Amino acid sequence: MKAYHQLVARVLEHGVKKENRTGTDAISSFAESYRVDLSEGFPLLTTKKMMFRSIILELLWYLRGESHIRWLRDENDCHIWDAWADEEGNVGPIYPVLWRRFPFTCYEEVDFEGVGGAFKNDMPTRKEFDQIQYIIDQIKENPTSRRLVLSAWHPGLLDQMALPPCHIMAIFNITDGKLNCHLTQRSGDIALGIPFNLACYAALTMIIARQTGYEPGIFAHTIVDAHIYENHVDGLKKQLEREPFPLPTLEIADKSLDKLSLEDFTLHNYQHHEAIRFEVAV
Ligand SMILES: Nc1nc(=O)c2c([nH]1)NC[C@@H]1CN(c3ccc(C(=O)N[C@@H](CCC(=O)O)C(=O)O)cc3)CN21
Ligand SMILES: O=c1ccn([C@H]2C[C@H](O)[C@@H](COP(=O)(O)O)O2)c(=O)[nH]1
Repeated sequence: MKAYHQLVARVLEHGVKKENRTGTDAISSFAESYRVDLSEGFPLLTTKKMMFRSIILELLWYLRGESHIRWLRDENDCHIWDAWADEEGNVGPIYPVLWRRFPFTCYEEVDFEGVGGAFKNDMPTRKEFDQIQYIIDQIKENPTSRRLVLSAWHPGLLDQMALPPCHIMAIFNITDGKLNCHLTQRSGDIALGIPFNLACYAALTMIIARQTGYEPGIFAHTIVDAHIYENHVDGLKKQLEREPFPLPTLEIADKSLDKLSLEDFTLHNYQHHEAIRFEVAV
């Protein structure tokens, strides 16, 4: 995929070395962006073998709304989130909770009666907001909406999170009969995280397009701190020398959102170079 190779080349060329909390320094470039057209194929990197299974499992886990990784880790043997979870698998209110059960408080008028007389007062009620369902419903009812926002940033809950979300705001948009998605990411690990995030949101866009009757359009990605960890540089340089294969295609079964499982995602014609091992900075 040209867009990804150009991104890697730009960060290697213009990035500056920065320290960060992981202890492994990284080369960072500010506000990088790229776009891919989803009608040209499913954007899974071909210049290294990608773990398609892990990508889809991570997306299905996001859609489950849980504050733990037990389904991912124990039932599906997928370990990409293990390093951030405690022994019981808890990760706190990160993507799954924020996507499907974003907590908020609303105030409802309650009648109080007592010996001193009756009165009304506003009482706080804790509620949860399903942002994915909202986006699907809004696209059906109001396809010209410019408010199709999926937000994963909740400042009040940061101290309960295993890792503050990195992909923090996706905006969906219908233009010319196609469903587009723009993702803003505050921090992006170019070698490991970005290829996962790109494929994950491409698949999410395809799911939402299917649910609402539109064709998938553009996926556009802005990465505010786009970085390459120093121990990833050699692997990425090797990857840049490889000739990309044509993109695979992804077929998704026509099922309602919450009925989708791994078997409903079929990847066709995935030709790829061999895997490159990158160590994850925790
Ligand atoms: N430093 C860092 N980079 C990330 O990309 C990242 C984090 N931290 N923390 C939270 C999540 C976890 N993510 C991860 C974690 C591990 C892999 C990883 O090891 N990928 C392997 C395949 C592993 C597998 O599927 O079993 C790869 O080669 O892509 C990918 C994304 C993305 N995120
Ligand atoms: O989906 C994800 C999740 C995480 N990352 C990367 C980006 C950074 O390298 C680390 C997070 O560290 P912070 O210090 O919190 O920025 O994880 C990613 O690329 N994609």
